[in-house]
Amino acid sequence: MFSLTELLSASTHPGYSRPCGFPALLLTAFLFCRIIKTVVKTFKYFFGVRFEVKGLENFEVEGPAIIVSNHQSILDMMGLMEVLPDDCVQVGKKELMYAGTVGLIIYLGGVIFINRKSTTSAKMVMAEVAKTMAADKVKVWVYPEGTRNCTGDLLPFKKGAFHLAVQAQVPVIPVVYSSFTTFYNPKKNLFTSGKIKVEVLPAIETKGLTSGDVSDLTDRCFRTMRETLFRLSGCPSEAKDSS
Ligand SMILES: CCCCCCCCCCCCCCCCC(=O)SCCNC(=O)CCNC(=O)[C@H](O)C(C)(C)COP(=O)(O)OP(=O)(O)OC[C@H]1O[C@@H](n2cnc3c(N)ncnc32)[C@H](O)[C@@H]1OP(=O)(O)O
Ligand SMILES: CCCCCCCC/C=C\CCCCCCCC(=O)OC[C@@H](O)COP(=O)(O)O
Repeated sequence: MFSLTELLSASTHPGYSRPCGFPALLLTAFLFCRIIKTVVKTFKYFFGVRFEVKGLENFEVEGPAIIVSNHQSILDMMGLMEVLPDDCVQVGKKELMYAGTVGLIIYLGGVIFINRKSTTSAKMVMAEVAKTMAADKVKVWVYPEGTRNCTGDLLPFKKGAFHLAVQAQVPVIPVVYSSFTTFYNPKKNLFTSGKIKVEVLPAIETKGLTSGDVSDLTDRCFRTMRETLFRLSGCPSEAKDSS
């Protein structure tokens, strides 16, 4: 069994896409994350974005957890840093690793890279994480939509995060960011100042659940997060389509 530290360092795991021989220990990752967090948290002042955060106490579960959140755009990286717990790593697409300096920074920041084009490989990486996250006491942040989506609604959720939670028998903590559509739309070259509401929702327990319960768990999280998204965005029943 691999420890997460090994996964984050020089993994030889066939499903793991971290380049061999490049050490990045978990503690280094957490330290790096703190530095990234401090730097990125200053960006909001330049971009005129304000954050209103509620429910941070819901992160205070005992032990590890899977955090799932909606993913609208690169602006999410600012929102991520507003609430990111210190003992948390993110799951990201492996292409980000090759994004020059940013790739190197997020690699050192402990991002677990998955190959979205290969379900088998992504599942293997996540299965290893499931086995080790309890021992390493880390939280893992996953964007269950699997891609950016700035329509004001949620895309159907992929199931990886929920399999991971059930395999590791750890709670799922949903985090919802209000829609950016009123002040940010790259297609329309719209980017003005604005407020983003963030809500950390109560943890959903997975103790005793099996792989047969993953679909229900996914649906339950999806429905809760969608309702919260509409409430935070001020459109209680229907999403606005910004396209
Ligand atoms: C100045 C400084 C500047 C620098 C600053 C830097 C700051 C930033 C630092 C932080 C960086 C953060 C990086 C964030 C990156 C964000 C992203 O990259 S998002 C994109 C990547 N993430 C994801 O894709 C995660 C979500 N996706 C999934 O979970 C998917 O399920 C999948 C694991 C990738 C598999 O994809 P796919 O095959 O398309 O998925 P499904 O349809 O869900 O599943 C098919 C099938 O397989 C079953 N299954 C899925 N996962 C598992 C599993 N782990 N174990 C067992 N089975 C699994 C699933 O149930 C389906 O089967 P079914 O029979 O249909 O149910
Ligand atoms: C014009 C607005 C610019 C705002 C800048 C905000 C602050 C940015 C902070 C750090 C910059 C580096 C971040 C690198 C991480 C990028 C994560 C990301 O958003 O990846 C996309 C990926 O998940 C899904 O990819 P696709 O949508 O499938 O392709």
